Amino acid sequence: MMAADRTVHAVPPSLSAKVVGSFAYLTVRDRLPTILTKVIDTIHRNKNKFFEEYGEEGIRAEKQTIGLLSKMRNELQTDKPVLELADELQDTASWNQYLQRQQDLQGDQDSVSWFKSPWLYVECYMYRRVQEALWLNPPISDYDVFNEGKTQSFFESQQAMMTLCTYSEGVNKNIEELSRNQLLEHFNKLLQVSLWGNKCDLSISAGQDNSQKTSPIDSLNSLQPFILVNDSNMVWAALTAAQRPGQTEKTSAVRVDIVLDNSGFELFTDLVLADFLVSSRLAHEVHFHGKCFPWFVSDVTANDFQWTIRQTMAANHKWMSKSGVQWKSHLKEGVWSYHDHPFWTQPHEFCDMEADAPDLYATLQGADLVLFKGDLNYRKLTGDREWAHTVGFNTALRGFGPAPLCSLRTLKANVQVGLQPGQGEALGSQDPDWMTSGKYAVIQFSSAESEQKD
Ligand SMILES: O=P(O)(O)OC[C@@]1(O)O[C@H](CO)[C@@H](O)[C@@H]1O
Ligand SMILES: [Mn+2]
Repeated sequence: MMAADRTVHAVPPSLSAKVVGSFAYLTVRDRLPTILTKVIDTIHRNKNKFFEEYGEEGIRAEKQTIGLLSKMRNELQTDKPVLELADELQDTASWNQYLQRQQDLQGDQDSVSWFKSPWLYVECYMYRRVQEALWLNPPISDYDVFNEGKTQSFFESQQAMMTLCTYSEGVNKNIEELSRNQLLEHFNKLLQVSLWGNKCDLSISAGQDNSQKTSPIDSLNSLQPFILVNDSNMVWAALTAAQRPGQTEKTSAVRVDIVLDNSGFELFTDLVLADFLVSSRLAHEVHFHGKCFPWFVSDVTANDFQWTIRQTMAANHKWMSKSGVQWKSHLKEGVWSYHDHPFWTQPHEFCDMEADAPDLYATLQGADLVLFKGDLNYRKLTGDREWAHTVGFNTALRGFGPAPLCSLRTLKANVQVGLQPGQGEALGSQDPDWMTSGKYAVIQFSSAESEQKD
């Protein structure tokens, strides 16, 4: 057992575009305007569709929405103050309170603005302002500006999906006879397939296609060296510990929550993993957590979740359509359930959840294991701050721990903790953009018991 780290870690500053040349700076200066321009183009390209569907009202809405988004793009590019939201959505007050919180933190000498304030805040704010522009312009308020990219990612990953479903069929066929070790082997493979599914995210690529073209199973061995932290054994231990009745006062129903990230191929890998957890009886319930409006270009909404299952059921591939039917049945039986709390589309660091969304925190406390997918969730778990790489994951979580949790993340932002001494430096010397290329990944676990391990 490592000696407990009793160092008191000062909380470092938030990553911010105020650091010229930093990844946050390049994202706010280049990538966010590119994403906004693509959103404007998408809305403009659908002008005729809006006219057919809504007549002149649709044309007016298209024009007004583009006007609001162009105004925001100008505010962003000229570092104007961040503005209060003017819509009447359920989370508007919470967003405007958060703006005030940022202003209080920053002091009055500077307004909260795109290049001066925390990157996590302004990037989340941008996606919420897109929602405001649409909400202010019915009848296109519920138009998903990212839908084309998400569906394209699904259609362009068909081969990989068929491979996965064929693998699943092979596992499920004799799952009753599988030994513990065989179950563990399949668990590790599907956990890593879900991990690498996170490479397929349209925000980092600013919408450029990055669907899964190679076999997700065959490539696992060659990807092993790129997993910088691999706590799979602790994840397995948390899952199997929850199996043994009598160990805790809980009933024997094991529940795994998956905080989803991207739609398309990544969501598909999460559904395959969740199906295995249930068919192997490692879990009896899986709760999925998605976004309540279109977010970070490719994140999963309820429409994406249902659409993906429908598409899989309709696939012209025996094992793929069989998987889709099975998944539909899990939802119907309540073995799987889908949730979309507003907190997931707010800018908060997760250490704020217990105070700012106590209902969600309490929900997660009912899980035996919570899997957090992707980079943005990792940034929120660690507060998107300038931690030293050797600071422990539990330290960076700053008390966030509703249940045993694991981040499955490919690195796409320059925050990474829990590394060995010298590991970050070595990576930096061989691969200058190791933290943002999506080439490297972590399977990083934390539970209350591992508090002393930092
Ligand atoms: O959460 P995901 O989908 O894995 O990645 C989100 C992301 O693409 O968006 C930001 C860059 O714009 C970064 O946090 C990260 O690169
Ligand atoms: Mn995402």
